[in-house]
Amino acid sequence: MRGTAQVPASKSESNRALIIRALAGSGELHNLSDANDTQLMQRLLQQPDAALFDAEDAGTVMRFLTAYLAMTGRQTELTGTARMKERPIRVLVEALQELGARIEYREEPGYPPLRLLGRTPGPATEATADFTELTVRGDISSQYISALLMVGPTLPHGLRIRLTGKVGSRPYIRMTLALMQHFGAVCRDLGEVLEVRPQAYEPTNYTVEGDWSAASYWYAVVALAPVGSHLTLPTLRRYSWQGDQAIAGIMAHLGVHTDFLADEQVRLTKTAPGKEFTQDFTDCPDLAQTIAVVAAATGVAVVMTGLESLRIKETDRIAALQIELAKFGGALTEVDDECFRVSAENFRVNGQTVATYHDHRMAMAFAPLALLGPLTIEDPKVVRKSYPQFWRELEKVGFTTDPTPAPVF
Ligand SMILES: O=C(O)C1=C[C@@H](OP(=O)(O)O)[C@@H](O)[C@H](O)C1
Ligand SMILES: C=C(OP(=O)(O)O)C(=O)O
Repeated sequence: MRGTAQVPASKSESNRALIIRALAGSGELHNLSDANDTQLMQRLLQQPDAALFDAEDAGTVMRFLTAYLAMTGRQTELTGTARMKERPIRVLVEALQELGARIEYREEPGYPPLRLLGRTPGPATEATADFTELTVRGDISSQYISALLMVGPTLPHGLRIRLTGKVGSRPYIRMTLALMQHFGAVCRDLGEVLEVRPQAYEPTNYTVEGDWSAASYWYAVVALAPVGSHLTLPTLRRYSWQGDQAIAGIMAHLGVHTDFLADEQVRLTKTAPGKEFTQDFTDCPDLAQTIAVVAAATGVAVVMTGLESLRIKETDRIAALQIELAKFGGALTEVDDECFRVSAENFRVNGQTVATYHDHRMAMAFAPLALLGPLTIEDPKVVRKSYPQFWRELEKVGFTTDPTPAPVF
């Protein structure tokens, strides 16, 4: 295997930059993602007076827009897919209510859809001499915290957030602060306390980096390719704001060496894998599916921790992995509440059909197995959420895809 694969621009960076630019008033954004989550965010921000915002299946759109629309005093409704209506939002709603937003649940308390009824003037919560303070739990989704931080500079006293519980996805919080600072916000990350000064954003330009979560599928491809194989991935930076750059370190255990070349290029080279390792995914939950599949396929015994948030993403990703890995002879076994073990017995790829559960990452995590044998991925269009060109890029490096129903082998 040799070649170059284009990764999309980071949807996490894109969606933050879009919200911050909307608050800043202007600024040029380059290399925005073609992911549906980003295209959707862009469209919705262009219709600020809509009576209904449909965030579809995009967590960042649902959470970031809720904070943005609530704090800019809109009277509107926010909804999403059936799955979005099962993804919790109470922590964010209660924090926004403390800041003076009037928000009601339209169906199930604690879940979308939401009705926004405007905002009482001035925050309802006590402002200290310096900051308006909120205490927010960090163990359900970091997106609530990012959503609150981004509106922080617009509040008369700024915002101080005290985080409680085990904070997951922390690099996404750091990415939010980094982008805010890029747009002139003054913020401090004190670990369990985050502070944002009341100071208007400055219109600024920003070029979005490639998406490291999407890059993980190319790492998987190289991990399953013969020793000596190479792939080059443009638009990825050595000094990234994305926590999923951790894929470079994790994949070293699975036989992929990373070289950071000049001009924002990364070159992946297949080497020999290790035998076993333990990996905590608290900071990088979106990499878990990629690693579970490659570990099972290569027979590397991986112990995975920090998977709590996987149950409330596009699907219950733990259940989905368990069902789909079993079709190949792989297993993801719960050792205890916090710890899962990947194993495999006679792992074989011979024409199985992988269900995708409305989850783009299920499709992309299993697709690289085609290096070991033919397989069918159900509902391939699901990748549009984050990586619409995924199948085309796979074909470019030599995979064959066929949109007809599964042949019998
Ligand atoms: O802020 C973001 O851009 C994201 C944060 C993470 O979610 P959680 O904070 O819910 O873990 C991640 O899984 C998601 O894909 C994108
Ligand atoms: C969890 C994800 O996205 P979101 O929470 O933004 O829907 C993801 O892209 O894997």
